Amino acid sequence: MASLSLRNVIKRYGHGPKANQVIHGVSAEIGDHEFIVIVGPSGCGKSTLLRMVAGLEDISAGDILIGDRVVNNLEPAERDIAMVFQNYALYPHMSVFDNMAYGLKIAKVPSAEIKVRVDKAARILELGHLLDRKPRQLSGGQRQRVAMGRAIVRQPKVFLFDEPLSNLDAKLRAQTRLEIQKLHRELGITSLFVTHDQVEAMTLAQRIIVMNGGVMDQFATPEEVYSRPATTFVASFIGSPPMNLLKHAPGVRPGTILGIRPEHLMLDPNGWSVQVEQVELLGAERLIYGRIGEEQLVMRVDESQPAAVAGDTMRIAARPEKLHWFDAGSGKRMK
Ligand SMILES: Nc1ncnc2c1ncn2[C@@H]1O[C@H](COP(=O)(O)OP(=O)(O)OP(=O)(O)O)[C@@H](O)[C@H]1O
Repeated sequence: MASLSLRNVIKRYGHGPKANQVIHGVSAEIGDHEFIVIVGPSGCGKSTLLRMVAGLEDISAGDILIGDRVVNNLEPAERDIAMVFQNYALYPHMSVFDNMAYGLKIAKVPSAEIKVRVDKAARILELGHLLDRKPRQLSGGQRQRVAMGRAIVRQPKVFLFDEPLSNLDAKLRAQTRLEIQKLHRELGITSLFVTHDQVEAMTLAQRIIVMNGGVMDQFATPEEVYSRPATTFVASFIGSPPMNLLKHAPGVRPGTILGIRPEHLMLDPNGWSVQVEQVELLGAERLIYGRIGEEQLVMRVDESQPAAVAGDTMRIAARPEKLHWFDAGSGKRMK
């Protein structure tokens, strides 16, 4: 196992004046055994970053190290990594056992050793009873476990996951998330996991890298990303519904943005006057959408709060210890 270092990594597609830079100098030190999730919207550069670590894309500038070895110019097969893809990429004509064993056979690992490794992976992933089946005889979740098994048997130093859960339905996604966590607890392999799903990021990661247009906006624990977002982008990307970002509400100085999470607003007779526009019932909670002047905002309340309906006027305030202030020009957190 190993640490993973990204040092001022840059990626450009194309050359000369037409070159398109898509990763703008990303640096991150990832410890041995850590589980890191890279999250961000479509096109922010997540897959490019992962593919550079895997060796499937050249690095335009900067360094990538696995352990203390610079891997910039190493072939994927020389990097001691294993990658799990979104589409599983299993061989349809091979059994589960052979799919898991294939990479080891190619690497000329002795067959007795292959059997030990595949059996161990199958036990961890609860695939033992399925080893003779073909991929078409498996459910989507089982296929994804075979894809993970194939990665495990290689005993890589680093695991790379490229949106591995996005083809699964919601229930299976939640279940597979738990399995990945269990796998990480048992094996402790340094992992880099790409997703556009903030829930996946928050639940799986020990630390999260939030990407925004090829720039790393924040690299921190899920708690910190949520409670101290580094930029307005992070504030609005993580959390559902997203943080309210107010420029024109009373008390907000020009040039600044006030951030308040929906759950940190409460009724207060001395607070802002809000026109209620819509109310959504979510079981135990309600979302109240309203307006202060030109600004839209959303408040999350529980059953203990009085009901509101569209057309009401409410007075609300934010919990003072839960305010976030950002610079309106740069979008960066001020305190
Ligand atoms: N081969 C390529 N040539 C030119 N530009 C590319 C190439 N591959 C990706 N890009 C561009 O690089 C940027 C980052 O793409 P990337 O696939 O890394 O984003 P992503 O965050 O993984 O998005 P998604 O979630 O949609 O997969 C995008 O603007 C994309 O258009």
